[in-house]
Parts: sequence; C-alpha cells; structure tokens
Amino acid sequence: MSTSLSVSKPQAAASVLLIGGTDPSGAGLQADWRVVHALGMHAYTVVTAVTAQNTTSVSDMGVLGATKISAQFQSVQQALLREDALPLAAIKIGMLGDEFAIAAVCEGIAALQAQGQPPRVIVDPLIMASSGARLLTQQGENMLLERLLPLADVVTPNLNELAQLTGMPVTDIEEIEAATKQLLSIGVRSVLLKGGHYSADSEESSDYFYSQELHFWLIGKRWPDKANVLGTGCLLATAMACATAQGYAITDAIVLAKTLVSRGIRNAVLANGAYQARLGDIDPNDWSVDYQDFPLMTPQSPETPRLQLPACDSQRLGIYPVVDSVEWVEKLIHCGIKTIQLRLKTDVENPPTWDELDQQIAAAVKVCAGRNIRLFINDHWQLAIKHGAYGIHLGQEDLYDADHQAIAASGCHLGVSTHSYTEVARARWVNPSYIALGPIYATTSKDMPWVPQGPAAVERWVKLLDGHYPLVAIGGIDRERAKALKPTGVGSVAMITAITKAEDYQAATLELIKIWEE
Ligand SMILES: Cc1ncc(COP(=O)(O)OP(=O)(O)O)c(N)n1
Ligand SMILES: Cc1ncsc1CCOP(=O)(O)O
Repeated sequence: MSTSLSVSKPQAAASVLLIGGTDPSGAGLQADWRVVHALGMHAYTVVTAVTAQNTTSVSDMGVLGATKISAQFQSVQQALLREDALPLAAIKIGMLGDEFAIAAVCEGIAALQAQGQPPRVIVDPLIMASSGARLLTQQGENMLLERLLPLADVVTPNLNELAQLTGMPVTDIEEIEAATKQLLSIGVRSVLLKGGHYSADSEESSDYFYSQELHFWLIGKRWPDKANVLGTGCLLATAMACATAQGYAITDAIVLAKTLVSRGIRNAVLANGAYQARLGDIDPNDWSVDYQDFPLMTPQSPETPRLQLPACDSQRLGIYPVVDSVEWVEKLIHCGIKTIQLRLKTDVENPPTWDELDQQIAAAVKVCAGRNIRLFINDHWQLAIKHGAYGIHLGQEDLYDADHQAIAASGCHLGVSTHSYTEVARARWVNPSYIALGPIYATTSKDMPWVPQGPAAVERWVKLLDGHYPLVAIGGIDRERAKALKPTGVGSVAMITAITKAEDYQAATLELIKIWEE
C-alpha cells in the first residue's frame, strides 16, 4: 500500500449540496439530510426525482425535467453569491433517474465549480432499489459512466452496482479488486466499494477503496441483529461529503463515514417493518467516534489473520525520550527514565554501515539489560529482533515494508506512529503495543506535512483509544506542554529537544519525570 496519504486540514464552516431523490420511507435525500443535520452543518438540496416506495417495492417514480433541476441549481448558485453564504465544499449525488437529469446535474456542477473553490464530489451511483426496481434508465446508466463518474472524487457503488457498471463478476476478493480497478480505466478517480466482503456468517463488514495511489480494505464490525438497515449507503456517501467539507482528506473522510454508519446501524430501531439508522447526538468536533465503531484498515485481504503483538506491561509509558546514541540511552536511564527510544537516523552524506548499526543497537540493549527499561529501536526492526530489544518503533511507511510475522514471532513490542484517523485505522490492523500520536505541537526536529493537533486532539484520542492501547503524545513537548497534556489522561509524552537540547539535561529530565508522576 502506498503511504502517500493526503493530509487533513480542518477548515471553517462550509456547506454541502445534496443532489438526489426523495424516499418517503426515509432513505434518499431524507437520510442525507439527517446526516448533515446531525453534524451541525448546512445543506443545499437539488431534488432530481420523487419516488413512492417502501421497503418492498417502488410504486411510483417521477424524474424532474432538466429545466426544474437547472432552476434549483441556479437558486443554489445565487445563494452562494451572498456575502454571508457558507462556501460550498462538497457535493453528494444520489438518485438521478434518467439521462436528462444527469445532463442537467453535470451542467449545474460545472457552473458551481466555475463559481468558486471547486467542491469535492462524491457519487453514490444508484441504479436499482433493493426491491429490484430500476432507479436509473439504461440511457442514464451510459451517461453516468461517460459524463458523471469522471467528475467524481469518489464513487461509492455496492457490489451489484459495481457488477452492473463494469459488466464483470464480483463473487470473490480477486474479482472485486479487478472490477474496482476497471472503474478507474473509464476515468473514475477513486472507488469505495461498500460491503465488498460480506457474508451472513461474517462478523465483519468490509469496504474496499481503490485509487491510482492507494488501495485498502476497511474492516468494520457487523451488527447481525440489525439486518438491512435503510439508507446506509446514502448515510456513508453523505458523511464522506460532510467530512471532506470540514477539511478532512478523502481517506480520513472515509474512516469517519464508516464509523458513523456503524453507529447508525448499531443504534438502528425497527419502524414500519424496517430498521432505520439512528445517529443520536453527535459532537461535530470529534463525530462522537466510539471505539466499537472504529474500523481497521489494511492493504491485505480482509481474510488475512491479524497479528498478536505483546502488550506493554503498563498502559502509562511515562516520560519517553527519543535519542540518537547509546551514550544518551545510558545517561538518561541513570536519571530514572523507564521508556526510551534509540532513533539512529541515517545521515545521507555519511550513512552508517550495517555493522555500525548492529554494534550500536547491541550496545544499547546491553546497557538496558536487567534494568527493567523499555528500550524501543526506531526503524531497524531486524537488528532489534536480533539483539532482543524490548521493542521496535515504526512509522507508517516502515510499518508496511516490515515483516509483521517476523516481528510478532520475535516477541518484541511494537509502537506505531500515527497522525490521523486513517493512520490510527492502519495501526489498529497490526494491533500494536502502543500508538504514538503526533505532532501535537510544532516540532523543529523533523519536517512534517501534518498540522499540529493540539491538546484538544490528545483528549479526543484518549477518549477513543484509552484502555485499548497505551498512548504516546509526541511533537514539540516541553515542560510546560507536558503539564498541559497531563490532564488529557495520555499515559506518555515523548520528546527530543526538551531533553537532548536542554542546558542541563539531568535537571530537565528529572523535572519532566516529577511533573508526570506528581
Ligand atoms: C514515540 C514516537 N512517536 C513517533 C515517532 C516518529 O516515528 P516515525 O514516524 O517513524 O518517524 P521517524 O522517527 O522515523 O522520523 C517516534 N520516532 N517515536
Ligand atoms: C520524530 C517525531 N515524530 C513526530 S514529532 C517528532 C519529533 C519530536 O521531537 P521534538 O520533541 O524535538 O519536537
């Protein structure tokens, strides 16, 4: 899996545009609207079709003419010209009905794109209702492929729609992956296949994402007592649109949306013969993400068994210096440090030989031996295993190049860096011994594309992950910031500068330990 993930940049309030058909039983635009409302956002709507349906049949359906659809787009355009308008940051497209509606929608989108910052476009390509009735004409299907899908940032078919759009079989994982790739060949930028790996006896519901740069499976818990919940496809695509409108990168938007769908299904209630998703109260700042709804992400088949890495002896790893020599390891354990990382970064001009790395790692392990020190080795997992270090710390890129089976078999602990919802979902797949969260504050020790997350984010991560993994906050942490982070409940703070560049490293270390243990 490529690691070139885009970076989320939270942005000021923005609006979304919902385009689709109405459904009196609660899916369609009505479901879309509930998501936007639950997230405290503003939605414009363009109605393309009015349906009369319930859970068993579609009894009537009328697609609006192109003039009526265009007139609605013009109203939205005018509203967006107002000075107090919330900028349009995302468009979600659901039911379209026929080729004339699609043509009107394509023109409307082009006009909106020309008017301001182009919004992200998420298309849920509805072709059939679950009752089997067509929601899009055959001509419309051709136009969807030719004109609309190439405008989308993400297309979210279900299995039937993927088969219908590609004409390919989708009965197993290989076929699913091949059909998803095929959609890209007609100009689609990325595909999120909903429920791509699903069987009645599976405990999981897995979606598959594919783009030029990245592919992954997203594995969520299934709620078997809540079967066929209405409108979950609408919910997923709309939640993705809302998240991108809030500044989340596409992959973070997908993780958040999957979480919201799981929450909706878990809390679904039976009404008029069908389960209706219930979102309940949601805090738009953290989407009220609950651990039981949070998915795992992996480039491997969802059938691959998950690793079991050893748990750390404590959920609270304390003050955690990250240092670049054996000498530093020795000096700091004499100050009372119990968790430490040897981070031997390769100097491009003068790279150390394998033997030099081997000697330093062997020496660091020896210094810590018999002292109850958690010594993590950054990056060089083979040497950490060879010398029996307590643990290995890997970033996301190194994580996917490393031999997970070998690490798990070695008994070494594993810490993993994360910077976003996506990376936490990826880290969860390998079941690490701890999760590092960064950068919390701006750092001068490393160039990073990520926006510093701040202490409020640490609080959110603790709320989500505490008790499941020990957590380590890193990035720009000094004495005052350690004090500020303590009330978040995070069990550990890691730092380079505050210790290794301190005028008096011993005083600085003792002070940090005191603050943390007080
Ligand atoms: C405790 C801890 N957290 C994060 C990092 C960063 O690791 P990584 O993403 O691998 O980046 P580099 O350290 O390799 O630059 C860390 N080292 N320790
Ligand atoms: C390696 C790393 N990963 C995230 S922030 C960081 C650097 C932390 O260094 P400092 O404590 O000097 O900001």
